[in-house]
Amino acid sequence: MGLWQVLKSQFLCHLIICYVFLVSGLIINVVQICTLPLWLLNKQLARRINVRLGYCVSSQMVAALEWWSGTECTLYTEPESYQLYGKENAIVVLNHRFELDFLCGWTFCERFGVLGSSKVLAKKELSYVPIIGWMWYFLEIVFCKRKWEEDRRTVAESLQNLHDYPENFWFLLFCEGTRFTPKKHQISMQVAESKGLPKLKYHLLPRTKGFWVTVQNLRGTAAAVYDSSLNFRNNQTPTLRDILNGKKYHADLYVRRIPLEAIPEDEAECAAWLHKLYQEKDSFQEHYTQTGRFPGPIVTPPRRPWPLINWLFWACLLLYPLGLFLAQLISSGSTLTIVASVVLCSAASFGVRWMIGQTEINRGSSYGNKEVPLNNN
Ligand SMILES: CC/C=C\C/C=C\C/C=C\C/C=C\C/C=C\C/C=C\CCC(=O)SCCNC(=O)CCNC(=O)[C@H](O)C(C)(C)COP(=O)(O)OP(=O)(O)OC[C@H]1O[C@@H](n2cnc3c(N)ncnc32)[C@H](O)[C@@H]1OP(=O)(O)O
Ligand SMILES: CCCCCCCCCCCCCCCC(=O)OC[C@@H](O)COP(=O)(O)O
Repeated sequence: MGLWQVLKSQFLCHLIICYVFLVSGLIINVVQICTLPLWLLNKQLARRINVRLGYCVSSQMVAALEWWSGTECTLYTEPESYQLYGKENAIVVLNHRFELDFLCGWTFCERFGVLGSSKVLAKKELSYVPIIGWMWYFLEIVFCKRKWEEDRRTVAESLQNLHDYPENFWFLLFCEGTRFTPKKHQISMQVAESKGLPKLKYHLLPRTKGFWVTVQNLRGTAAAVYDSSLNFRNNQTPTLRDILNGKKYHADLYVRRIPLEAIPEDEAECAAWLHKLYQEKDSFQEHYTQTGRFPGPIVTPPRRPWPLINWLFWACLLLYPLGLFLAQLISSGSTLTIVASVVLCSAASFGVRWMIGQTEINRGSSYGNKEVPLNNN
């Protein structure tokens, strides 16, 4: 292990990265609150400002992946589709198997210039996560409770609001609704069997209602569905902690562009279309397992310097006052101030650990974990 690699695994480095993320994120949350009056005066300007503020936060995590861990991301797609990425609104359908799938998604958003404006159908619980969840309110992220009776109206309304969004965006849908675990897979395959659908080896059975409501409400706004399949080389399953430790991985993403007009409008037909798509996605994963690559040509966009520049900017801005504060703290010798600072740091460290925990599959929700009474209709 080289010196640089040893340095990357040091707790002090993680402390600095997390401190910069935490403090800059909270500053950005406050600035976002300050944009509230602007929403009434000039909504489009407020949206554009929030896109840039959001970029300052999410690109720090992209910088950790691309520049700190040095993880490489390869894109398999047709060159004629590639030309359109970042230049149109799109619905992205991505497999939900890895703790870092959202971060790899963000990396591609960054490279195609849509990171600040990227959207997702996210579970409501994520809206309470400090910094990221709070930031998402201002980015018009669509939240769902994963209870269709409640979601059908709120999700449709939130999607309708995106009709006049002033910047190109990608709307991410994890149709499986939760991350893959062997137990969730076994239960969802029982559901598949009861519905007379073929079994999937690498995916949970997709939930079709969110996809249908998204496609219907974004017709005329989004041009296409980007069917995306992610995998990591050598069967690796990286975690956010691995990325903080500077471990390098190699992600492969296969993207097919499907024009929105190709997707049926009728709910039942749309559901059948999505099930067929997931059967195809399963075959792409099988191909990857057999050959170590996805089908199609490789056209990888290079990483850009902006996430690193953004991180360096915040680091310079925030590390200097921290240094001054620590020097004063030590020279003051006040036990009370020192104890208060240690308590504050411990609370911050606990907070970051809890946030990282949100990405961990073994701390995931029980959604899709319960046996459902099956009636074969
Ligand atoms: C060029 C580069 C291209 C791409 C780059 C890639 C990506 C970049 C793009 C953007 C990035 C943007 C942001 C990323 C950042 C962060 C994101 C992080 C995470 C957020 C993700 C989440 O939170 S995922 C969880 C929330 N989302 C979802 O759940 C979406 C999917 N769910 C649905 O659509 C649901 O239908 C619903 C939520 C709308 C409603 O759920 P509910 O459970 O109430 O109802 P359902 O109707 O779905 O359930 C009943 C039906 O399901 C059947 N059933 C029952 N049990 C199961 C089971 N175990 N498995 C499957 N199906 C089951 C049941 O029989 C019912 O069937 P029906 O026939 O009656 O429908
Ligand atoms: C610069 C790095 C500093 C590190 C600070 C930590 C930041 C933590 C950011 C938390 C972002 C949370 C995104 C989690 C995305 C996710 O993967 O959610 C899971 C859901 O889809 C499904 O949940 P489940 O049903 O539980 O599988």
